[in-house]
Amino acid sequence: MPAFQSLHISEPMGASSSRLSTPFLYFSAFLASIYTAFMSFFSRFKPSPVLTLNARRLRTVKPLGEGGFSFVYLVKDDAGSLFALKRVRVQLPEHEERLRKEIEAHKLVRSEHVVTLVDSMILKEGGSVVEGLLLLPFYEKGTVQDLIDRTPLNEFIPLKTILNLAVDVCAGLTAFHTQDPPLAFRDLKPANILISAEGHGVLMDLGSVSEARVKISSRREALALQELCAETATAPFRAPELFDPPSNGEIDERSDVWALGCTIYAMAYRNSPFDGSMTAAVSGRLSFPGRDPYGATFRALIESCTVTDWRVRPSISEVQERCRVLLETENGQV
Ligand SMILES: Nc1ncnc2c1ncn2[C@@H]1O[C@H](COP(=O)(O)OP(=O)(O)OP(=O)(O)O)[C@@H](O)[C@H]1O
Repeated sequence: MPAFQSLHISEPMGASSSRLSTPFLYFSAFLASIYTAFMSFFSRFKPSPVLTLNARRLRTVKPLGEGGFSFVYLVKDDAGSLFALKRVRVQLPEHEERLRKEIEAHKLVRSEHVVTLVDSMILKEGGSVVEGLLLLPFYEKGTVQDLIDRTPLNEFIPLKTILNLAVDVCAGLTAFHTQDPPLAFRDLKPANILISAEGHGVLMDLGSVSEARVKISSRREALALQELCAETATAPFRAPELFDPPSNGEIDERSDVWALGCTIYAMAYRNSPFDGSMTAAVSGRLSFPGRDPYGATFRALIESCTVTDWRVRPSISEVQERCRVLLETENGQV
């Protein structure tokens, strides 16, 4: 029986209450209690209107987005400059580790194709970290995922736009891959590429960045890596070696090249070519839509990035070169 029918509504005390208004009063009280519960739950995540980050006073303008680990708000400082403020919730030790890694990665890597960390702060309560605040430049044009979502279903993003963004992403990834020891971005996808006012691609969300070259010498180590990647690398863009790491071998930064191939595919055909299952990634089977304005060389570029054996996958500089050559052909320079 539905809960509503099981409610026995008795006449409230007080002679003045009329029969007609009683159900209405109970219903109002019911709505009010739902509203209170709802508000108290969400107020935990609601930003205070004015927040101080080190020496800056920041006023929240509006929410910008939400990820699995954070809420991002548009904020304004006293001088009227706009920023994106990422508020990272810390509830578990692994959240704190991810937050610290994200801040550390920002400090290590400098590139015009990687978002700059303007400022950061770690908030503690009773000695424990409860939240991280990351202040970032605000990108009004949003992300490549927003660009895909804004493109009407019967239209395609122009090849030049895709290739220019791919060249920028390669430059951003190179900044990680050329660190000593090399770093891997590990969560490349259209939602993690911001678009600058000039239309350039800029990598953001450095929370999954890790040492790229991992030697694995047992099944236990392979499973530990698999588990880590299940939490940090978005499944449809996750390389097969991160889904099913070898029990004896070494993986490297070319897991980002796989994700780049999937990202280029998604810019062209809206979604990753893989559905996020291990079976699909490990098979590496790509299919292209019948209606395809981009041509065979473009499809071959994606195919080269999504070779399942990472040891024969091209490096990021090779992919960047291929994108440049395609772009020159497209611009009629060859
Ligand atoms: N600097 C920025 N300028 C404009 N919008 C931003 C900026 N940074 C983040 N956003 C918006 O906020 C969203 C969430 O940000 P972000 O990906 O960093 O969060 P996350 O919790 O790490 O996400 P995920 O679960 O994908 O790892 C983005 O998809 C984007 O829409």
